[in-house]
Amino acid sequence: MHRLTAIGLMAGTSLDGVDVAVLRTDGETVHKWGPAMSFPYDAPTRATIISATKAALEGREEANDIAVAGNMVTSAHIEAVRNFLSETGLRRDEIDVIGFHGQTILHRPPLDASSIGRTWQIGGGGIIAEELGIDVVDQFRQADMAAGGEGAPFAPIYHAALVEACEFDGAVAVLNLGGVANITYVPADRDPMGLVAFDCGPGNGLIDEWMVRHTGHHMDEDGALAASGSVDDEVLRMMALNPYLKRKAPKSLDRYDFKLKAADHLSPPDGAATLTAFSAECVARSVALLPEAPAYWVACGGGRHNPVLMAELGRRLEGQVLVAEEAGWRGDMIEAEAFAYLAVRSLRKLPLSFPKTTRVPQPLSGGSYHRKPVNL
Ligand SMILES: Nc1ncnc2c1ncn2[C@@H]1O[C@H](COP(=O)(O)OP(=O)(O)OP(=O)(O)O)[C@@H](O)[C@H]1O
Ligand SMILES: CC(=O)N[C@H]1[C@@H]2OC[C@@H](O2)[C@@H](O)[C@@H]1O[C@H](C)C(=O)O
Repeated sequence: MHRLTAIGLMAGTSLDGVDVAVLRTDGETVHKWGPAMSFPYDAPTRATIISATKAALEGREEANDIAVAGNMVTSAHIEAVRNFLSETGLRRDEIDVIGFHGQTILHRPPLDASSIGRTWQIGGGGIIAEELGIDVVDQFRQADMAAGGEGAPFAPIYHAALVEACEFDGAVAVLNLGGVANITYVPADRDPMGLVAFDCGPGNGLIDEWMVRHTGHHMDEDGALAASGSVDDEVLRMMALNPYLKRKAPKSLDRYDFKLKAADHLSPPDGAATLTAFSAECVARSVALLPEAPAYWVACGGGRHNPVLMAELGRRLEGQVLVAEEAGWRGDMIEAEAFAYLAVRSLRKLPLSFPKTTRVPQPLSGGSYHRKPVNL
C-alpha cells in the first residue's frame, strides 16, 4: 500500500500552542515516526482565543474576536510548520499532506439520538495549503457530527495503531490527560469495531482554572500545590454527583462543561488537591462503562507530568498504570501524530470514527481536502 509522509498539527483545549509531528504511514500501519516539536502560542493569540471561546459559548457567533482568533490560529500554524521545516531540515516537497485539527472553540454534542450537535474548530486549512504549498486535510469532526455522532474523540483509531505496534497482552486503555480527559479502550483482540472511547471528565482543565484564579500561574507544575493540600472528601463527593459521569458512552465534553463552584470555598492547596483527585475519580468511574477492566493503562497528555494526579490514578485503577514513554510513545505528541495518521486515512477514505467511539451509525470517513496551488 502507498505510504505517505504526513504532518499532524494539533492545538489542544489547554491553549498552550501548536504541536507538530511527522509520520510515515499508509493510514493503517505506522512505518516511521518522524520528528515532532511544540510551538507555544504567543500571549495575544491565547487571549484572543479565550475571548473567541467566550463569545462562542455565549452564542455571539458574529463576534469580531472569533474572526480575528481564526486568523491568528491560521498564522500560528503556518509559522509553526515553517519553523518546524527549517529546524528539522525537512523540505516542503517531502511532505505529502498536513492533517490540521484547528482550534476548538465550542463543542456541543447532540442532545439525543434525533438531534445533530455542533463542533467548531477555527483556522483555515485552505489558507494553510495555499501559504505552505502542501495539501491539507481539516474539519475531521464534521461528517461524524452530521451523521449523528459526538464528533469526538477522534484519536482512538490512532491509539489502536499504537497499541497494535506494542506487545501488550490483553485489553489496553489509552488515557489522554489534556484539558479534557479521554479514554480509548482497545480490546484484547484489537478489532476496531470493539474500540470504546469517550471523554471521561476534566483532565487538567479545572486544575488549570483553579491555578489561574488563585496563583496567576496557568498550571500546577509537578502537582506542587496539590501536594501541599488535602483532599476534601465532601467536595469530592458532591462533584462526583455530576450526571455526566453516569451517562453511557459514547459521550464527549466541551472544555468548559465542568465547573469549579463546589470547590469555591476551599483554600488554594486543598482546592488543588481536591480537583486533582476529582480528575482521577472521573477516570476511575469510567471503568464501569467499559466492557471489562483494562489490564494496562497508558497515560499520555500533559497530566502525566503531574505526580499527584498519577498517584491518585494509581490508587484508584486496577491493572498496570504506565506513562506513554514506558510504552515507547511520545506522550506529548500523540494527538499531533493522530491527526497526521487521520489525514492519510481521510485521503484513503478509511473510517475515522466508529459506532462505539462517537456513536456514529457505521464506521465513517471524513475530513475536507484542500489542494496546494498548482504552480508552486
Ligand atoms: N509538569 C507538569 N505538571 C503538572 N501539570 C502539567 C505539567 N505539564 C503539563 N501539565 C498539564 O497538562 C496541560 C496540557 O496538557 P495537553 O497539552 O495534553 O493538553 P491539550 O492537548 O491542550 O488538551 P486536550 O487534549 O484536551 O485537547 C497543562 O495545561 C497542565 O495542566
Ligand atoms: C472537540 C475537541 O476538540 N475535543 C478534544 C478535547 O481534548 C481531549 C478531548 O476533548 C477529545 O474529545 C478531543 O481531542 C482529541 C484529540 C480527540 O479527538 O481524540
